[in-house]
Amino acid sequence: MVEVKKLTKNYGNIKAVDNISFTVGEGEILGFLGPNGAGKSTTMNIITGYISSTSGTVTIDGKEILENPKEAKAKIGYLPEIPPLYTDMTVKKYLEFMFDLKKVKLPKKEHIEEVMRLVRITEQADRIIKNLSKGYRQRVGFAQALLGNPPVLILDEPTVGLDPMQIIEIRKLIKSLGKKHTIILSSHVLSEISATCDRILVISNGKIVADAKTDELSSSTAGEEKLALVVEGAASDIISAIKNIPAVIRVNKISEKNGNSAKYMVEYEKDHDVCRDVFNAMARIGCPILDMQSGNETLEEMFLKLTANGNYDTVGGKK
Ligand SMILES: Nc1ncnc2c1ncn2[C@@H]1O[C@H](COP(=O)(O)OP(=O)(O)OP(=O)(O)O)[C@@H](O)[C@H]1O
Repeated sequence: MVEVKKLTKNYGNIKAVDNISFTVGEGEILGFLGPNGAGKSTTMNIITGYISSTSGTVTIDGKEILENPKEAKAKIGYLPEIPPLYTDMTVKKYLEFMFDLKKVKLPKKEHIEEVMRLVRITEQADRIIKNLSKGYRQRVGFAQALLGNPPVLILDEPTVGLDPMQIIEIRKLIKSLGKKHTIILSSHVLSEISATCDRILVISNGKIVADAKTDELSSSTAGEEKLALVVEGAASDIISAIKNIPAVIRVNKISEKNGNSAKYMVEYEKDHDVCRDVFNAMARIGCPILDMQSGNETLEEMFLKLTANGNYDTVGGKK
């Protein structure tokens, strides 16, 4: 549904985004995670067509954003970090105004009512936006993003500044929207992403440093152990050799390292010691193991290592 290919954005000497590629499938909720200044907003602004890239392409449902900007943009609903609300308008008037601005071609009254129902603000329809709580204002932001039923939703830090109850409500809303939309959500808060997203893409200094399913990255489930490996060689050979080890349940490549090496996470049945088998398997295919760590790394530990630049704390996010 969304395809980003070799995307780069330079601001003078600063490489805000450095040759990143990824795709997001239909109905997937992708979390874009990274510390302050990592390049999340720049990437999202390019995907939405708000700023142009230095090089690379972004295709939304088959439409390239620079070649077919009108068609591509019509497929995206965007919720910026600070939603562009006209706070002197009532919720309904604002949505009518945005409906016209976006030139949505659906039955106006019915569509606005449907969107308000979806984000649960029907009861606030006639209230002036500036008098609403921050949580409700965020829902109005979601409602404008949903106008026109775009298949893709881009949400920039959607729960920033909300209280814990509002955060839970907005997470529920995102999950429910994920059933019908492809969602890309950015956050600098790890718990935010792991609570709502199917897949996590970690960005640091403009580069993707990890791309994996949330449950593959987080600590192992009961009955399984994990082994983190850095191995040099062709990923397909390494993965198939490890998969052949009887006690191995799953193996995933989780990040690229320098040169021809990569990090793999091997999940295996408890009470088996697969280290020796992995060592032998890698020796057989001539792929040197550069690092091997037994035990379960938490998502936080992994994230800190991936983005190791010291300006992050995993509980609150930015320092
Ligand atoms: N308009 C601009 N001019 C110059 N440099 C910029 C501009 N916008 C962003 N940058 C720089 O590009 C890098 C990436 O910024 P970006 O805002 O994309 O990061 P981010 O991950 O979204 O961070 P945050 O969570 O703080 O918004 C940073 O070094 C930032 O200073």
